[in-house]
Amino acid sequence: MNLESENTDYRCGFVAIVGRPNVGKSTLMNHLIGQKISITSKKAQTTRHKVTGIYTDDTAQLVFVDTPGYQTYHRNALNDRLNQNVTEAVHGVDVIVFVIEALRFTDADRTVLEQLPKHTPVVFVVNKLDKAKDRMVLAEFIANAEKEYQFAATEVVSAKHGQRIGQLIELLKPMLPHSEAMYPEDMVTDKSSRFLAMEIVREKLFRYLGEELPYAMNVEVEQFEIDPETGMYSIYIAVLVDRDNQKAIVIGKSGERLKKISTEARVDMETLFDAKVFLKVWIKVKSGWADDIRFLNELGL
Ligand SMILES: Nc1nc2c(ncn2[C@@H]2O[C@H](COP(=O)(O)OP(=O)(O)OP(=O)(O)O)[C@@H](O)[C@H]2O)c(=O)[nH]1
Repeated sequence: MNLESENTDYRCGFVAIVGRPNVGKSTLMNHLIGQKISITSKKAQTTRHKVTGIYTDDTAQLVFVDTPGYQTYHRNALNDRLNQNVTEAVHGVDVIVFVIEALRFTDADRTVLEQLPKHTPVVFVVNKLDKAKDRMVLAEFIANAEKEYQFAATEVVSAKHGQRIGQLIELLKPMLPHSEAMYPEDMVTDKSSRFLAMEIVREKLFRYLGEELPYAMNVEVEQFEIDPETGMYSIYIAVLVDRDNQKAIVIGKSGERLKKISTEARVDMETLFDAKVFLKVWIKVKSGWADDIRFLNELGL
């Protein structure tokens, strides 16, 4: 792969993926960065962006920045803070990928759209293509959505089934500035592994709790160690909830739900880190913490 500086056609830039909860942003991100993923939470020298994933090939490098999910349902201090972080995170990126679900353009989607900076190109990505069997209906849906906002381009994908992801990458490339690659091809740091471990648990919680998901919930890595002899990971993760009854919901009947969440998270981590993982996930009740600004500061949110 040629990432040398004499390759003047090379492009590199920051991309933010935004959208209301559940439209498939994480799934899309996973497919975009694919298996040759090099993840880092190291900040680029010149920006404040937190980087979550990097796609690199021999013509471009797409650096995806972390945008905490837009929360459009529940208002409390945590969500306000998260939204503020999103607004900050998308400022200064080269392209914004705005994701929605096929055939569903809701007020929550519009709320996200309204908060985007006006001068950054926004690519309209219609996900869950597999759910839109009727192509005529889909075309009409897209045409209507395009009337609402000046999108730079539109692409339809199925993140879950990995459909048209390559096309989306090709669409994004010319929107990035001419620049050398900012990151080496295979950068993985300890910090990013911690972050990823947390994200994996978060993803399982979302998946298994569905509608029952407590809106005041956070995930924290309490301990993260790699045994230098055996290469085995020991990871302790706490899930913070607001009330006792929420703790019971997360744990599930005779602990079944928490067991499923932990097991699946461990298997995913073993694949990602390519190592044996000991994972312990437990639930902590911290009453009223979602409204406790000082506590949020402590969490670095
Ligand atoms: N049918 C279908 N389902 C999908 C597709 N992409 C994602 N999903 C599902 O949609 C759900 C939400 O996906 P996520 O990737 O967690 O969504 P998200 O936007 O990151 O959600 P938040 O983290 O809440 O902001 C999951 O159950 C996915 O499996 C798709 O292309 N087709």
